[in-house]
Amino acid sequence: MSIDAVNRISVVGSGAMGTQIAAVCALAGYPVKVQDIATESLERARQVLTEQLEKRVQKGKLSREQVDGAWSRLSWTTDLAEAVGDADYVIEAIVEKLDAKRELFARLDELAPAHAILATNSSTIVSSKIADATRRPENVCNMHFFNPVLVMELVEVVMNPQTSEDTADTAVELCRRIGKTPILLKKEISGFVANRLLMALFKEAMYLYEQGIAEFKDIDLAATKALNHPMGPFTLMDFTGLDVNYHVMQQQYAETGDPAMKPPEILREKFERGEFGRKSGKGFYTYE
Ligand SMILES: NC(=O)c1ccc[n+]([C@@H]2O[C@H](COP(=O)([O-])OP(=O)(O)OC[C@H]3O[C@@H](n4cnc5c(N)ncnc54)[C@H](O)[C@@H]3O)[C@@H](O)[C@H]2O)c1
Repeated sequence: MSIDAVNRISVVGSGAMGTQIAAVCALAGYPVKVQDIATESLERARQVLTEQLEKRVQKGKLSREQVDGAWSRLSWTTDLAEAVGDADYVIEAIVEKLDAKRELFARLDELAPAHAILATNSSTIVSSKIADATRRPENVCNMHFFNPVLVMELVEVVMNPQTSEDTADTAVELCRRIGKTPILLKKEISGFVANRLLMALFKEAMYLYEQGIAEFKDIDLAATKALNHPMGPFTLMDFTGLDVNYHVMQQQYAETGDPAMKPPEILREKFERGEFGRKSGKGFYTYE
């Protein structure tokens, strides 16, 4: 299916990601139906999105007309058949659980038109683990947005071995039409590209620190003052949560069995001591 045949988009899951994915699609002019199993989640999504879009109007990043237009194109429901029955493109952003996603994709396959592309926003589950729950694996791919979607420009489109060129082209083109910058991964790999680069930086930073080569604050300075990164790796790990980073590395290690992917000792110790970074008051740095 070509991008010009994409007229209606559905987003399944109205959490942090789904809500903003729906918003960027609606802001770009697409009618978007948002579905969630929980009414409370849909209510909260509308409330949070109202605040987020208002802030962007106040900052001058969006005009009142753009925001009003987006709201007029957004609709919300708990009924999956109603949400995807006439969709050309479905983006799934539900809980990060393989079983739940497989079950959902089997239902999407029954309910959505045969030509519809079914994309998953999963950050860790590659679409080949889900595509075989449908009878259209060639129409299935990953479409990995970054949080917060209204702000972050990159989207990773990842092909599974059965994804058709057509599907990949349309997914990439859709990213452009909604104002994002796509990159195409022609093969699946755990962590995709951006998070693998980040994890490699984190691991090297922790290696240098563990070896006693330099203090962590100085390693942060190397990243900010020589590489022009907005934040050093230790500051960023504290910010995103050492527990989150530990789990990501553990999962990549479990998935690949590659010893190079094993979480560094210093990270394991901090995780076990409950030093999760900014949110717990202490990580590599100490917070008031
Ligand atoms: N949060 C992030 O930073 C981030 C970044 C990139 C990708 N992702 C991925 O996006 C997806 C969603 O993450 P999130 O942070 O928005 O989660 P979230 O917990 O904020 O929202 C998940 C929503 O899915 C709903 N849901 C659960 N099962 C459902 C089902 N069967 N049908 C319909 N709705 C269902 C829940 O009610 C909830 O509203 C995950 O796959 C995650 O890996 C998250």
